[in-house]
Amino acid sequence: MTAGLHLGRLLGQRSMQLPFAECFRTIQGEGPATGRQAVFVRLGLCNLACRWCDSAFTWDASRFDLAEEIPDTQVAAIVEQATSFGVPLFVLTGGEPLMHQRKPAMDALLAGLTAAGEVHVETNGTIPPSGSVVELVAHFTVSPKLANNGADTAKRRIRPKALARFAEIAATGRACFKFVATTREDLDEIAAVVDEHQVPAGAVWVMPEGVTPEQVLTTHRALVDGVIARGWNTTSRLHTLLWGEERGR
Ligand SMILES: Nc1nc2[nH]cc(C(=O)O)c2c(=O)[nH]1
Ligand code: SF4
Ligand SMILES: [Mg+2]
Repeated sequence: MTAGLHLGRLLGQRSMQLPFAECFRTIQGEGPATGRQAVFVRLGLCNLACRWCDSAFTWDASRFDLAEEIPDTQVAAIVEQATSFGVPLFVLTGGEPLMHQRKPAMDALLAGLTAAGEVHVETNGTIPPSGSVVELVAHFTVSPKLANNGADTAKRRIRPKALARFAEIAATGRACFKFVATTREDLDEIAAVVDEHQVPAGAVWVMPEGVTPEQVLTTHRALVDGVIARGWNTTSRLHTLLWGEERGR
């Protein structure tokens, strides 16, 4: 059997499926890669339940029909869709994409995408990345959730082992820490997390919370001086400024 045939058969197996929400071409709206052309690949399920989550359709079974929102989908079909745009940057997001990292389907997805470009992962920082994920992923955007998540206990949101691992990766330049802040008090909470887990200041990115351009800008203006004073970085949420809550953007 040729390698191609073998791979084809493997990719056709049911175990080669992932809960898949959507794939779209846009520009990265947050963090250090803001403004870059990217293809977003959004997987289903999350281990947190942020009250302001803008992609609750990927995990909230009480409000959405998950069988419809995140159908189990062959990895080969996801890779085909994602690579069809010809854009060499893939942002794997969710939900919490690392919930799937122990599945062979995840390795297959990362292998398929890295063959066509760079892969970035957006994660909530609660799950330490596996060796093969660290090998295949070019950049992690780690977004630990603060008390403003409004739903999960600190113990669920802040996982010291996972954060320590991501802080190590950040020290090599392959991860940044992105925090969504609502108030100036949130900046003190961010400072505590960052100090405790030894995240380099240069790897910290703060973004204003908000689902409308007006909210994003008002919150950003209230936060920006505190961000500068602490030596951190900041971006707006470009996709919210441009498209509000529109899906697939
Ligand atoms: N344009 C755009 N940029 C983003 N950065 C992070 C996103 C996310 O939902 O994880 C996102 C998103 O949904 N759209
Ligand atoms: S961790 Fe991310 S995907 Fe999960 S509920 Fe919070 S904002 Fe939504
Ligand atoms: Mg989003």
